[in-house]
This record gives sequence, C-alpha cells and structure tokens, in this order.
Amino acid sequence: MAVAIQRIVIGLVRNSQDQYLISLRRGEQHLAGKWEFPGGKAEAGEDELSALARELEEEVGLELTGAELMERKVFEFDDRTLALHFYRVTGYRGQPRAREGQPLKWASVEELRALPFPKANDSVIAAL
Ligand SMILES: Nc1nc2c([nH]c(=O)n2[C@@H]2O[C@H](COP(=O)(O)OP(=O)(O)OP(=O)(O)O)[C@@H](O)[C@H]2O)c(=O)[nH]1
Ligand SMILES: [Mg+2]
Repeated sequence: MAVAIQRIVIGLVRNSQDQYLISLRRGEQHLAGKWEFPGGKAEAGEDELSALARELEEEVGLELTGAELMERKVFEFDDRTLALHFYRVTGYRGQPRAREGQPLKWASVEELRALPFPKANDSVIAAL
C-alpha cells in the first residue's frame, strides 16, 4: 500500500530588525541539536495555512494573519522523506514565547547562516 509523504508546514517569521524567529530541536526529536523555524506536521485533511496557523499558536503563541508560500520541496533524509512547505509569514499578532519550553530566539540572516539547521533548510536560508 502506498504511504502518503508527511506534509510539514514551516513559518519564517521576521521582525522589524530583519531577524527571524528560530528554536532549537531537542531531546528525542528528529534532528535534535539543529535549529529550526517554527512549524510541524499537517494533520490529515488539514490545509497548509490552517496547519501553519495552528503550529505557530501551539509552539510560539503567535496568531497568524498572513503568509505566502516561499518554497516547497520533497526532501529525503537518511531515515524519512518529508514534503516541506516553507511560508514567509507576512502578518501576525502577539509576542513570541516558547510555549513548549524550547530555546527560542531572534537571529539575523548572518547568524542563521552560522547555526546548524536541517539540510532541507539550505535553499531557503540561502534565499533570505
Ligand atoms: N519545524 C521545522 N521542522 C523542520 C524544519 N526543517 C526540517 O527539516 N524540519 C523537519 O520537519 C519535521 C517537522 O516536524 P515537527 O517535529 O516539528 O513536528 P510537530 O511540530 O508536529 O511535532 P511533534 O510531532 O513532535 O508533535 C521534523 O522531522 C523536522 O526535522 C524547520 O525549519 N522547522
Ligand atoms: Mg514542530
């Protein structure tokens, strides 16, 4: 039986100083020790923007008011294949907070380029 590739929605949230919101993957998570943009798995039947709004609320307490698709790609990691959907967040309300206790920070593009991210993020980070 064919298994659907897991859809992942990811939000690039930028502040007025051109910094991006990132957090650290930890513990037992896939790719622990890498930094990431907030996001996660879309549920079955959930559209991508709804999934992105839900993930931003759950992980960093932001209310999404606008987003534009930046890049979508299917990426084969050693242990899994994911369909990644990167969105540029064009509007949000609230102040970010680490709702899951994760290290969370704003980072300039220069800082992003010096930090470890999943391989799948390379093209998106290069495009910033
Ligand atoms: N959030 C996020 N995930 C990324 C990025 N880049 C990347 O390869 N991923 C991968 O995409 C998947 C995201 O799923 P997730 O672990 O965040 O899922 P989730 O928030 O629904 O959490 P859960 O399944 O632990 O409840 C992970 O396998 C992660 O390694 C990124 O920039 N942000
Ligand atoms: Mg997540």
